[in-house]
This record gives sequence, C-alpha cells and structure tokens, in this order.
Amino acid sequence: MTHATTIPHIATPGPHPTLHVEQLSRIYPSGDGQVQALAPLTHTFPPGLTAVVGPSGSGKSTLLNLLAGFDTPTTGSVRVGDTDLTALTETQRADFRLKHYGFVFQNHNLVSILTALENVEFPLTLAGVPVRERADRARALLARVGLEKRAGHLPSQLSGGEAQRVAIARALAGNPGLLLCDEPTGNLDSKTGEMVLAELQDAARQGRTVVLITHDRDIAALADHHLQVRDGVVGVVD
Ligand SMILES: Nc1ncnc2c1ncn2[C@@H]1O[C@H](COP(=O)(O)OP(=O)(O)OP(=O)(O)O)[C@@H](O)[C@H]1O
Repeated sequence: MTHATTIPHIATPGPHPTLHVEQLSRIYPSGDGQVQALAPLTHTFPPGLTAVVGPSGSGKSTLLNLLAGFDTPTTGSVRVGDTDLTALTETQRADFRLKHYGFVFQNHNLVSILTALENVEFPLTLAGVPVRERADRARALLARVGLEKRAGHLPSQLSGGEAQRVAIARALAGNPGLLLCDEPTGNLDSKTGEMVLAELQDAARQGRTVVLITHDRDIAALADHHLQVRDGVVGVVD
C-alpha cells in the first residue's frame, strides 16, 4: 500500500534530524542485585527502517523506551539532531516528542470514543494546529493509508489492521522524523501485518528513521537495517 503522490496539507518531509546514541546503557535494580538491561551502546540510526530483533527479555523495549526519552539512561545520551534528549526537562521532552516522534504500539491505543479522523487529529490538537488545517491533514493522512472511507468510524468498528493503519496515520500527523514501533504487527495475521509494514516502509522512504521491534522474522527481513539484541548487548547485523 504505497502512495507515491504528494499529500496535500502535509509538509513535505525535509531532512529529518539524525538519531544518535552515545554510550547509552540502562541498569535496573533487581532484588538484591542489578540487571544490565542495555549494555553501553553507541550507534547512529540511519534513515530508513531498522528492525530490532532478539529474544524475550533481551532489552528491546528498554532500548526503545530510552530512545523515546520515556526512561532515563544509567549512562550515555540520546541525541536527535543537535538536541540531547537526556538534558531536557520532562516538559521540554514532551514538547520535543510531539514535534519529532511518532509511536506505533502492538495495541493501537486509539481513543475508543473518538472517530478515526478525530484520533488522527488528536496530536495536532495538542500541538495547537488550527481546526481547519488539522482536519485537512488528518483526512489526507487517512487517505494515504487507504482509509478515507472509514474516517467516521470508531475504533471498535475497524478491523485490527485498519485500526493499526489509523494509528500509523496518527503517528505521522505531526510529520515527525522518527517513528518508534513496538511490535505493531504482533496482533495481526501475516497478510495484514505486511500491509501495516508497507505503511512503515513508505514512511521510511520519505527520509524518516523508523525503528521497529519485531519477533516476526519475515517482517524483519523486509527492513533496511537490522539490530540484534542479546542479553542487553546490541549488535549491528548489516
Ligand atoms: N522496570 C524494570 N525494572 C527492573 N527490570 C526491568 C525493568 N524493565 C525491564 N527489566 C528487565 O530488563 C531486561 C530487558 O527487558 P526488556 O523489556 O527490555 O526486554 P524485551 O527484549 O523488550 O522483552 P520482550 O520481547 O519480552 O518484550 C529483562 O531482564 C527485564 O526483566
């Protein structure tokens, strides 16, 4: 499901800021001891789709939470362009996320009482985008993921794959340079999962950095870059 046409009302993605981590690590207290959930990692995430794979408990979500600034690292930093995420206050980080990050999770996390269109508009409302403009942008994004006819549907009236595509449209609403995805195809059958992946690939082709945690080898194989996590140690596969 790729759409090559220019989308009206959506700013053309320019050069997006680079995501770079330097000596990034996380140790959690565990009983009397500690667990090194992430060993020091220095890495620049290239534009395009990076799949993060690894066994359960290996540290994938820890990495994603640190990249998002949801968690505080034990050592190191997360840089988005010239901004050191770890040096920002909580409020500054929230503002920064609104501008630069989109998120897609395993459960679509759509607001159940809002329509598909309203869900996509939501981050734009938070960002203070005027009513008319945000409706136009949200419609264009829904059209882009092939759901213009579902704009008035509530999440409960959408299939799992449709809901996840709405979630991607919502994640892209603010035209972020970074898209962080945690098992977005985990609840979907393989065909629907591939449709969702196609949307993420499309977002990546526009110069975004898309980081995708997945347990699905077939999905991972379609990514541009690959990270393998084992016992908190991240290795670059390609
Ligand atoms: N808040 C926490 N407090 C203590 N230990 C934690 C915490 N969060 C994660 N861990 C531990 O850190 C390690 C990495 O966990 P993480 O959730 O990052 O793994 P994962 O690869 O995402 O696993 P899964 O594929 O099952 O989601 C595990 O040993 C986990 O038990």
